[in-house]
Amino acid sequence: MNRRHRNPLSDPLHYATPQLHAGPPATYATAQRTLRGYDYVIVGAGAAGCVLANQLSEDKNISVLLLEAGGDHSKILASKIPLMFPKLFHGENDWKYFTVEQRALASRRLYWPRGRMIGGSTSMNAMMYHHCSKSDFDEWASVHGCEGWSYDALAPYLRRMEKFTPNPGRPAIDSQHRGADGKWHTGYSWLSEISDKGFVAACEEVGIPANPDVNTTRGSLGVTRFQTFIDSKGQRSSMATAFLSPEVLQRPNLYVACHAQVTRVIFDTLSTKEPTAIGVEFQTSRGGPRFEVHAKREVILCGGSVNTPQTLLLSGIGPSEELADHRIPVVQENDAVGKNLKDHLCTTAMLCKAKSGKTLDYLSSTVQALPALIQWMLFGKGPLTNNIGEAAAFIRSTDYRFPQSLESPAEDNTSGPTAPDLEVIGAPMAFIHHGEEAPINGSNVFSMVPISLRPRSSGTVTLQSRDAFDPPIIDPNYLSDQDNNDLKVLLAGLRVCLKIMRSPAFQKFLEPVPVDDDPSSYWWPYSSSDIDAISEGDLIRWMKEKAFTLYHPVGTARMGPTPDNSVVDMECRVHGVNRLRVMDASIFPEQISGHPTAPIGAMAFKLSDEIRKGVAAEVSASAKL
Ligand SMILES: Cc1cc2nc3c(=O)[nH]c(=O)nc-3n(C[C@H](O)[C@H](O)[C@H](O)COP(=O)(O)OP(=O)(O)OC[C@H]3O[C@@H](n4cnc5c(N)ncnc54)[C@H](O)[C@@H]3O)c2cc1C
Repeated sequence: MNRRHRNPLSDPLHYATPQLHAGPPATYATAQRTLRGYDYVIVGAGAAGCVLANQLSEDKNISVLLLEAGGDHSKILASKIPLMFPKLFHGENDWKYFTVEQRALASRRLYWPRGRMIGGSTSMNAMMYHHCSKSDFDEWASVHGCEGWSYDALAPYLRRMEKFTPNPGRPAIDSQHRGADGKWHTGYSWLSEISDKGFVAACEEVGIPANPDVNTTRGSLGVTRFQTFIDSKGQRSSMATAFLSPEVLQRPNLYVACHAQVTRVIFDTLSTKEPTAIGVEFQTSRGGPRFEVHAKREVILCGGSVNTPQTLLLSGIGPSEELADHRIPVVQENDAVGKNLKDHLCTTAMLCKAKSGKTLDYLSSTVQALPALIQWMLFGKGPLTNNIGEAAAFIRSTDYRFPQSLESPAEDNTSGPTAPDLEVIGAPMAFIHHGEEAPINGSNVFSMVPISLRPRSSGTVTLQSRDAFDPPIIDPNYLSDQDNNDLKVLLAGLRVCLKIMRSPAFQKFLEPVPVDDDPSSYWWPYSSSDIDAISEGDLIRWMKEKAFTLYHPVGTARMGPTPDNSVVDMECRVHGVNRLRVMDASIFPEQISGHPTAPIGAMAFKLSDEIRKGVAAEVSASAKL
């Protein structure tokens, strides 16, 4: 398969086979004879898919087809300019998911953006670079039986992926933990003074120690100026820009196709005892013609925590009752598909009124943003290189006791003593409704957002219908754990924010607002007459009315040793099925205490190494025969 082609491809006739009226082939041999074939067919060009496609196609003898439901990312300005990522929300490059009504959140349906373009969610995310806590991954190995996925196993891949650019103004980075020669650019981007000298200093004033680098084995605890995946030209360094660069896209053995939405995996259930994945079926639009491709070696699902379980279910892998409800023939029963969904929930932003000119809210006006845009276009510098989530404190809720709390304190649900269960992000602008709502009366706003990092509540992704173009039913089941631990953690987060808000370092950047004790007013709780007197009930009601996702769903095809409660084994192979793997956030056995892009990339890198070693061993064995 060495024909010349130009990636990304858009016409399926150039790389796939139209489906016959008779439907997909039933055996491997027929698929091999009748369909266009590739060694590996990867479904989804997101964080994991881009890395796998790059690494597997490094071997010229291996052909790889990467199928992406969305479009080409490379011309999308809002994806390139770091500060503009919220402009991608609700647009054509977003899956625009909504959860079902959340009982604990005033029966609201929560908006879940997910990237639908090459690069997946890494082409629209907030670019916060984070290894998370060592014990998060050690727990995968020791508690969840996922041997081979501890932090020490992943760390070499974190380093191999990364090209870290040090900043002379921030020297406290230990280079032994960081990569210098990888493809993925990380470093420091534009930091606002209110975060640096206000928020970060205030956190230290209230006893949260400074942590100059949250990406070491010491873990995340402390307050940090976030490192980002933004390159030296001030542009987003996504998994697509890093791993599917123009040079990589020229490889003759790599095929990258856009607007190809995989509708199911095709199996051979006749030739072997266990079903064998032999290819995939896809469409370019709802109701459009169907196409097929053959996977000579494997299909690898990388569609993310919402779409991967949907694809598995549509392919007949999942709970038999659910499959029967949708008249989908069972290929392999597995009750864990679509279960164990865990997400990071935020209380919503606590808004503080900042002094004029101290925040980036002015950039929401096109006229006022023009000089910044020119600066970015000419020099790749300036406030547009800000990633919004520019600073954060990682803390343990169990370290705090608040006399105002009626609830008993939260129990420790962290992965270890050096791991957090709470994050407070500091952002130099009003982050309301995912950045959609402009600040009131042109105000300057600093947002503090507490996030529960280690939820006990878990939910599901289930099918709405057997049409792949119908979104699945997403029910994260927020704040549903029996002992209300998740709620208690978030309440502690809010009380910590109230302390930070009062700290002298931060106050220097803020200005007062008229006193208002009505929790439904714009500036509450910043506007309250007595912060210590704010009741638990008011905080809970306020949070339930406004809480939103921090966009980190995981676990819906989780990894584990047995099919009783997991979907894939330690080599990411779907239990009970041949030649089918999953690699994306859905395989996390448990939620990690931070931002997941770097871990997902490292996991995909590790898997690609293992696959390539397997291929090399096969080749040398057959050469000896
Ligand atoms: C708004 C936002 C902000 C975030 N901020 C951060 C951050 O600052 N730092 C951080 O570390 N993480 C952040 N994240 C999370 C991070 O981006 C995701 O966890 C990560 O990208 C998930 O990787 P993935 O490979 O599982 O899926 P994705 O990256 O979402 O990729 C899945 C890909 O598969 C494609 N696909 C799905 N179904 C099909 C199908 N049937 N056929 C073909 N293609 C398909 C999708 O279109 C997509 O391109 C953020 C996420 C969002 C949405």
